Amino acid sequence: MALAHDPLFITSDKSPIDITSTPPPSSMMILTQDELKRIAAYKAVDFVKSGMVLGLGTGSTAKHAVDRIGELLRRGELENIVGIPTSKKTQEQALSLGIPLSDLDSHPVIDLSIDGADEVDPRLNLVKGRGGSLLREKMIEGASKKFVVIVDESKMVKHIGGSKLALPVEVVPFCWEFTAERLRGVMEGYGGCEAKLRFGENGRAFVTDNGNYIVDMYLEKDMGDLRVVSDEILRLPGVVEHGMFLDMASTVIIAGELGVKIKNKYSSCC
Ligand SMILES: O=C[C@H](O)[C@H](O)[C@H](O)COP(=O)(O)O
Repeated sequence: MALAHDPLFITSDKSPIDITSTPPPSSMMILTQDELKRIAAYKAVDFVKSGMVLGLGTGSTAKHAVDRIGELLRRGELENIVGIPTSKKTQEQALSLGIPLSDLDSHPVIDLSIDGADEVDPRLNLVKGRGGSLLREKMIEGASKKFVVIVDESKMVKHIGGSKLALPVEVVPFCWEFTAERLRGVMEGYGGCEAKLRFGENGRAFVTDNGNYIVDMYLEKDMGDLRVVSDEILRLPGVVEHGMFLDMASTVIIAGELGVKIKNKYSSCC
C-alpha cells in the first residue's frame, strides 16, 4: 500500500461530512496495515494539548496513540495530561509508559478521546467492541467533548454490519442463551442475524473487564434505522450495551493507500 508524506491538504465542504485529505505523493512507499494504523494514530495525537484529560482507547490502533502520548510526555513536549483508560489492557500500557491515570468518577468530562473502530459508515457511525471493550469505551467516549476515531481504510463500510464481521453485544452471563435468543428475535425485524457467544483463547466464554459475556451478532442485511434497532436491543433485559456508536465520533482519521483522510462531523452550532 502507498501513503502520502506531502502535507498538502484539500478540503471539501459539499457533503454532510467535512472531508480533508492528504493526496498521494509523487514517490510512493509500501506500508503495512499496522503502519497505516500508526500513521492515523499519530495524526490524532496532533489534537492533544498539554493539560488535557484524555480518553485512551483500546485495540491495535489505539495502542499506537497511547505509545505516542507516552513518548511526547517523556520528551516534555506534552505536560499535565490525565489519561482515562477504556480497558484494563490500556491501563497497563499507560502505566508502563508513565501516563498519569484517573477515572470518570474523578473526571466526568473528558477533553478528547482517541480510539480505533471495527467499522465506520458514511455518517461516521461506528461498530466497536471486537476487542471486547465496548462498555467502558462507550462510557468514556460518550463523556468526551471531542472523540477522534483512528482507522485504516479497511474499516470503512457502506452500512453498519457491511464487513460481515461481528456486531458485539455485552450481556450478563446469567442465562446468556436466553438473551442471545431474544437478540435473534429482535433482529428478525431488521434483516436477521446469527448470534454467537464469543469464546476466548482458553476455549471458555470470553469475559469482559466488567465480568460480562459478549454475544457477537452477524448481520445479514442493512438494518435501516440504527437508532430504532439500538433502542430495541437496549430494552432487552440481560443486555448491558451494544457496539454501535451512533453519532458519537466528531472526527475520523483514515489512513489508506491514497493518503490520510480526515472526516469531520459538522457541528450544529457556530
Ligand atoms: O473492543 C475493542 C475496541 O472497540 C477497538 O477499538 C476496536 O475493536 C478496533 O480495534 P483495532 O484497532 O485493533 O482494529
